[in-house]
Amino acid sequence: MERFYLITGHVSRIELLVPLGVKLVQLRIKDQTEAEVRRQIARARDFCAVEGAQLVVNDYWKHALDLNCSFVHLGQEDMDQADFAALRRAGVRVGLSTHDEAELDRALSHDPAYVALGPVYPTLLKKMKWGPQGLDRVTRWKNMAGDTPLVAIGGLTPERVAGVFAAGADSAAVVTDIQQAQDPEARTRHWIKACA
Ligand SMILES: Cc1ncc(COP(=O)(O)OP(=O)(O)O)c(N)n1
Ligand SMILES: Cc1ncsc1CCOP(=O)(O)O
Ligand SMILES: [Mg+2]
Repeated sequence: MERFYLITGHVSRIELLVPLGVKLVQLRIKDQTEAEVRRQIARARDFCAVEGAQLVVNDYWKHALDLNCSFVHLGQEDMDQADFAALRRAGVRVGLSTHDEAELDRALSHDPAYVALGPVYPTLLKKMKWGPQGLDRVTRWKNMAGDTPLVAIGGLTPERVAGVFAAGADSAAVVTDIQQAQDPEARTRHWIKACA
């Protein structure tokens, strides 16, 4: 699995940052109309295909199916509504969020492309009911997930990625550190080097 996993809130960010060498990118759109969501997913799909990057569509699994996307990310609440059989029939890979052991068991029962654990460190992105999980928990998750790749997420920075990889994560995902960087392109290059 790719070690650097970029998560962005708008397709324009994908167009800016993927050409720097990002190979795995999630489009995580919140609070937009359905029409705007579809427009961005289609644009991101076409752009990533040309760039040779893997697009992951967050939340909108129905649009991903309609628009022939190949990878979605779902949280635990998203999973309640999702048609896993339809996704499997269409060959769409699925990454799943987990925060505790019951959620990990549930996620693994769907044979996901990866499981994500977070927040590993405190995150500014959104209010979550889960506190920071810490690096020991990353190691524990890796042991329980077996062959399923593990994505670490939450409060990550280039300075912290060596620690999460050493603890057992296969991939490090980031939103805020790049979204809020003064120079997102320079920060993305920094991340790519740190994850190499
Ligand atoms: C790689 C990755 N891990 C976790 C999440 C969070 O998904 P979810 O819990 O559904 O929360 P939202 O991102 O939808 O707010 C993710 N998107 N990607
Ligand atoms: C959506 C989400 N799920 C677990 S942590 C998190 C926040 C994203 O991380 P960051 O702290 O990089 O914004
Ligand atoms: Mg979600």
